[in-house]
Amino acid sequence: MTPFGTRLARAVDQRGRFCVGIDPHAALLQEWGLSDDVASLERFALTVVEAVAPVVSVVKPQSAFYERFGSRGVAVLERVVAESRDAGALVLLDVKRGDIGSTSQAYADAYLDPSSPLAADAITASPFLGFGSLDPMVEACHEHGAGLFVLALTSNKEGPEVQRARAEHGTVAGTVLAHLRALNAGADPVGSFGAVVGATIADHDEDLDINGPFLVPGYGAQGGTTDDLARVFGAAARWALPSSSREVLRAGPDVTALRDAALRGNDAVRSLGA
Ligand SMILES: O=c1ccn([C@@H]2O[C@H](COP(=O)(O)O)[C@@H](O)[C@H]2O)c(=O)[nH]1
Repeated sequence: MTPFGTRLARAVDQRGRFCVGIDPHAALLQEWGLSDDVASLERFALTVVEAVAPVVSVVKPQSAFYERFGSRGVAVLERVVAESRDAGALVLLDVKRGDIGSTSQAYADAYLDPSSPLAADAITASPFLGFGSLDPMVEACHEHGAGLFVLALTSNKEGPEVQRARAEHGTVAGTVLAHLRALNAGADPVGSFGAVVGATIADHDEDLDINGPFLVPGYGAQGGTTDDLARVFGAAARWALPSSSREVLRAGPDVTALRDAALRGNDAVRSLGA
């Protein structure tokens, strides 16, 4: 199986680095003239897939917005994953999972094993039960050519309390980045083990040279700009994937307007780290 990092590098070369979040917020359903029910969830999500999955390299459905409708919402998420992949986009499922190792194995089976109905190309994971608790997910990535994006410096203002706390050898975030660097050592052109680093974070002293990709939320609706991408990532911007949900989704429900918003987003970050 081709490693996720190789597949990502190919997709970014072909389509650009911009990631579109498929987050059916209740407020957005309303803005689109839809009801807050599962039929509207499906209409919203599949309209976004139709508009953006044929043109962007990565889509990022946020699982919570589907889970809130129970099993029927999760069934919509399964279609979002499958139809996005059919349209040529990589699917980074934002589930932020993490637990003791034996339960992490079940998460790996659910999201990273291609035989699962919810299998994605990559998922987000939380390292705060200890990085080693993610080992089953790491193993599944090696086995199935999948990717993992681990929370390091998140875009929300509450993150620094935990992530910038001092650990044995630097900050908590620095420890996460060091684990990712080790996992990606020797990978070419880039490793499959990424970090989540927000566009909105304050200046930092972390070494972002991890030979892996960065999922960069906080770009757009949360206030992150292209200037922030250069400020936060510097030379590491080569593998930064700026991700935007609400700012793009507000262009809907017109499919052409949505696609244009995604293409504009892509153009805005095209030269980053080149
Ligand atoms: O640090 C993080 C990690 C994940 N997210 C997720 O990204 C999107 C952001 O949506 P916008 O509408 O572009 O603000 C959302 O799914 C978050 O759960 C994040 O924002 N920050």
